[in-house]
Parts: sequence; structure tokens; C-alpha cells
Amino acid sequence: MLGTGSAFAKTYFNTNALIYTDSHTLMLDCGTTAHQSLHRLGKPLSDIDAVLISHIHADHVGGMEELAFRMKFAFGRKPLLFVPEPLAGPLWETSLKGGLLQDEFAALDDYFEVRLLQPGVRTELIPGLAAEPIRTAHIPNKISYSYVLNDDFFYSADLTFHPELLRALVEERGVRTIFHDCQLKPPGAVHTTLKELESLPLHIRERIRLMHYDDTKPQYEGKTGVMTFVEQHERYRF
Ligand SMILES: O=c1ccn([C@@H]2O[C@@H]3COP(=O)(O)O[C@H]3[C@H]2O)c(=O)[nH]1
Ligand SMILES: [Zn+2]
Ligand SMILES: [Zn+2]
Repeated sequence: MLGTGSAFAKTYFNTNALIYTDSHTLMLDCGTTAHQSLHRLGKPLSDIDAVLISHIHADHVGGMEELAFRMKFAFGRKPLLFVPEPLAGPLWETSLKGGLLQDEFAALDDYFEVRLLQPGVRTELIPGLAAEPIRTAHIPNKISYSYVLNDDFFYSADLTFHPELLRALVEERGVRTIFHDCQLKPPGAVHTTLKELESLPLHIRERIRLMHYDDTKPQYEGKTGVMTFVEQHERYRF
């Protein structure tokens, strides 16, 4: 995990991840703190082959401009950009264009090898990594996706509580691990609260790990039962 913090956490980097396969490294969300976190890890940006985006908030896409510029001008290449099709236009028009538009560089594919994903469709992104975007509720009328990775790992990104989805993932689809955003103190508003997650049955809770938490997280350590915290700069196998 490049980070496990909420958007405004100061002691944790943004909830972004690096996913390693045998041959590639993919960044899952590239927020404002992503490059600082990579630097702290001693991980060169040139090691990143691909990026996958969940939604347009700075803690998830705020590092995309730096990614695009450094890849283009320092390394002379275009990383793969996997983005659900409905998000591609808004990603350029409402987020990246302001910084990246210049003369002949006028679209996402001037900076990235763009690969459009279809919501609800499982696609192999790189050898050994398949992703299915699931459109999920975060902010009313905001396009936002969670991901099922390799059929048995669910990454919520930012998600309001959706117990039926979690139940279906576990009971019908055999998802074994859920990395879920967790607002420690209510109200959740645009995220899922710890209290809401605690209301789930044990067979679901025991698959959940908590991420996207605020700076008060140390006060909750050891008090979240079977749902333990995901830690930044730790590696997890799935
Ligand atoms: O209607 C809104 C919109 C936003 N926000 C805050 O801004 C943050 C943006 O990143 P995030 O999605 O990780 O978390 C969001 C919240 O902390 C909010 O509380 N209510
Ligand atoms: Zn967020
Ligand atoms: Zn968000």
C-alpha cells in the first residue's frame, strides 16, 4: 500500500496501492501524495507500467499530472492508463486538462496508452491481473468505481455502505478479501463508517480489512475485532 489514509489525513499517505505481478507494476489510484510515498519507499516512478483509476478526487488522481509529465518528458514513454469508459472524458475534461493541455498535447492519449474498461466486465489488464469495475455509490451523481481483482479480492476505493453488495461478493462470488474504506468517526456521509462495517455478519467481517482512515487510527488499534487495519508501506498477497 502506497498509503492508507483518508483524503485529509496528515500522518498517512492517500489510499493508493501498487500492485505487483510477475512482470508488471500497476498503480491503483494516483493521489496527491503518491509521488512522495514512492520517494519514501525508494521506488522509482520509472518502475510503474500502468495506472488504474477509481474516481476523480485529489486523493485518487491528484498525482496524475506529475505522473504524465515525468513519464513523457523524463522517461519518454506513455504508461498504460486503465479507466472505466464513463470516467475517461471527465478525467481529462474536469481534472487533468488544466495542467496537461499544451499545443499538440490535447488529450489523455497524448500522455497515456489509454485502455477503456467497461463497468461490470472483467478484463485482463496485465498478465496475471484481471479487474472488474463495479460502479458504486460515493458522492451523489459522481462517477465512482470499486474493483474486483482476480475474482476474489474487492477494493472499495471510496464507497458508502452497501451491505447487499458485500454480501453478494462474499456469498455469491466467493470474494475472499475486502479492502474497505473506513470512516472511523460518524457521520460517514460519503464513506462507510466503522460502525456500519461492525454491523455486518461475522462471515463477512472476517474478510474485511480497513483502509482510508484518518489520523485518529492509533486510538482504534486492537478495537476493531476481526476487521484489522491495512498498513501503509506493507505488502499483501492476494
Ligand atoms: O459531499 C462531500 C464531498 C466531499 N467530502 C470530503 O471531501 C473528501 C474528498 O475525498 P474523499 O472522497 O476521500 O473524502 C471526501 C470527504 O472527506 C465530504 O465530506 N462530503
Ligand atoms: Zn478518497
Ligand atoms: Zn472520493
